[in-house]
Amino acid sequence: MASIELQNITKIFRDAKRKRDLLAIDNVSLSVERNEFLCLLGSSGCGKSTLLNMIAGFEKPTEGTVTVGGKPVDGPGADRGMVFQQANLMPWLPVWENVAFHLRLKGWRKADRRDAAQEYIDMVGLRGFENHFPAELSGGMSQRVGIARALLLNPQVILMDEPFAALDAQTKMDMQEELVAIWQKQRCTVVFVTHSVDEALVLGTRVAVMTSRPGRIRELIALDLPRPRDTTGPRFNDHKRHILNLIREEGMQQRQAAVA
Ligand SMILES: Nc1ncnc2c1ncn2[C@@H]1O[C@H](COP(=O)(O)OP(=O)(O)OP(=O)(O)O)[C@@H](O)[C@H]1O
Repeated sequence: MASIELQNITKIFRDAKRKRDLLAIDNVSLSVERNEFLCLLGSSGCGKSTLLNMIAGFEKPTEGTVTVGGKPVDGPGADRGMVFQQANLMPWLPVWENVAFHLRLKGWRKADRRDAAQEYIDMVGLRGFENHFPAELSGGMSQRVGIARALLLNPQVILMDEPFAALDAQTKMDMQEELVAIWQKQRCTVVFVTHSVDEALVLGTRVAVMTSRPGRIRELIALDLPRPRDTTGPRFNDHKRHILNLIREEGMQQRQAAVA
């Protein structure tokens, strides 16, 4: 059974101010297998976050169905962990309390929350920073806390919306490497939104290249590249050239549609 199944998903937003409807996603169907690392790639505004938010249960499709582990999604759930572009940490809580926040909501005792948090703090490389507060962390460290928090409930699926977009190049590379190691260890399914071709090629088992708005899947590309990915190798660059051409074509079509 597929881990995530999107069937004929359409999403229309009502633009109340301009009194018109906006077709954000147009009839997307997609199956994500268990343990896959799917990257959703496309230009700004093509509907990547909207698609991810519908899997997360934050948004409802106008038409179509989303199922995760065979169950229809009708809201957020503990089977799906979410990591955002900004870690959105609670500034008054130390690292370990931020990581274990969901357990606090579930009424776990402090000592049990502290124990449960440690495994994930270690996994994301933050041992020694358990009692630091968010204001004392770098951007990369904050994102590590966000990832540990998403992993804590041991979800089947991790949904990531450009989690490394705000990081410098070196930190981004380190975090990508760590994320792949965590995904290999946890054996979960990851859906990762990015607008970076390189990032998609470094991380994914498959890349779904989206069209410009309205968002559709332009092409699904399986990446049969060994890990760690050699970003200078010929096969990596063949994929890169192909995807860049798709994106260029999309941009041209969008510009032509705008003038017509
Ligand atoms: N809540 C909303 N209400 C109205 N329109 C929305 C809403 N959310 C998204 N949209 C519109 O839907 C389209 C897709 O937005 P979305 O954020 O999914 O794109 P994206 O590909 O994630 O973009 P980016 O890479 O810039 O984050 C955009 O035109 C956006 O303006």
